[in-house]
Amino acid sequence: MVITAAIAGASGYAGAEIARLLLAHPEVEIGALTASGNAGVRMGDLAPHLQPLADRILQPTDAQTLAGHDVVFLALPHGHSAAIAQQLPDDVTIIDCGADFRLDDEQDWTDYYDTPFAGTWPYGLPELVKAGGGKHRDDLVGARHVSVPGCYPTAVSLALAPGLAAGVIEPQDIVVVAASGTSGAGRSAKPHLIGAEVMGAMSPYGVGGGHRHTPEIRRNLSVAAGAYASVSFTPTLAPMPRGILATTTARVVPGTDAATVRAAWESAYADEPCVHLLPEGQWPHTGSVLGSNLVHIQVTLDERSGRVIAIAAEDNLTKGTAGAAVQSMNLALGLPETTGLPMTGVAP
Ligand SMILES: NC(=O)C1=CN([C@@H]2O[C@H](COP(=O)(O)OP(=O)(O)OC[C@H]3O[C@@H](n4cnc5c(N)ncnc54)[C@H](OP(=O)(O)O)[C@@H]3O)[C@@H](O)[C@H]2O)C=CC1
Ligand SMILES: CC(=O)N[C@@H](CCC(=O)OP(=O)(O)O)C(=O)O
Repeated sequence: MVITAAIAGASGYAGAEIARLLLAHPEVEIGALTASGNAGVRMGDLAPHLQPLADRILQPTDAQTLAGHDVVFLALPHGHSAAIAQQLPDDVTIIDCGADFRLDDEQDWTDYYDTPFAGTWPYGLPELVKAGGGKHRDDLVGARHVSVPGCYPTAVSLALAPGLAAGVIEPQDIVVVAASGTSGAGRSAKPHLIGAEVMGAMSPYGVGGGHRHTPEIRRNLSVAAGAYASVSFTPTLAPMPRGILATTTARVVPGTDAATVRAAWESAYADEPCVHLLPEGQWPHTGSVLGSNLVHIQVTLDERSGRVIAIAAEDNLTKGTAGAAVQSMNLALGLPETTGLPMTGVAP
């Protein structure tokens, strides 16, 4: 059976990355590719690396163009997904890369976003553990609608959740500093992303709890801990096109030794094809996961400070967005989870 998939926002970074992955997917045929201001433009003029799609013309983003496909990927700016989703037929599988359906607490949504709260869809991070057993994968099998995580929450949540679920780290006083490549901000030019401002320099932003991924991270870690998790999150911008390196630290539960800490992460990820706990002593590196649907993680106990340090690396456009979207589609449709996904990186 051939699955037809449309991509709304195919002119953007996330949409084009979904197209790259679907070109290698053995069960999917790419249907409509849509844009906003770029409607009418040749795909090849915007994404020359996607040669098989070069002569496709981007169509307007409306329900009429998107209907008639088995799957619709939405890679639109925040706040635009709900209006489109409610116009699509009930039997269409919708995978939303925006934030619109990620949060379940309406107050969190209104504190960080300026559009009305639209609701909550199953969260497209299959490997994320929950307190008391189970993973988010359980909610994705057969789902009609999926909400793909933000790129930082993927790395941060996967780095910390095993220790919270196993009760080896405290849910209070978690500190996260993460660096992202500039593609995380999307394709449209932004003053802080102009070449001369970003080349050869790093800078923090959204400092002081203001970044909109803070409530998403806090929710994920609270679900893993089974208790309210308090998180200080500071994102930074790094002079590279792709990649996230998230450095997270949390207080170790008194009396827990290094072997017990490591065992928590080993048991959470032993059978996960897309999350690799690296051998002891080896640290994650964004270069090793570029273009892949992998997250590399390492964890250690700093006995002098009484803190566990867990570090994760991912490609923000692949496992951080488009790869998670395709992985979620596979689960939703009952396909093997990693079908069509790149499981090796591009290095150096
Ligand atoms: N970049 C990343 O690492 C990640 C992105 N995401 C999410 O994916 C979504 C897309 O992000 P990204 O690709 O980076 O952003 P881009 O800015 O690169 O692309 C945005 C896309 O949305 C289209 N668009 C813009 N305005 C409208 C509108 N008013 N109505 C309909 N379509 C519109 C654009 O079309 P046109 O080109 O014609 O303007 C383009 O196709 C966002 O919700 C983002 O948060 C999620 C995780 C990570
Ligand atoms: C470098 C950079 O600017 N990154 C983006 C995050 C991109 C992403 O994953 O987030 P959403 O899907 O929630 O937009 C930012 O900090 O806003």
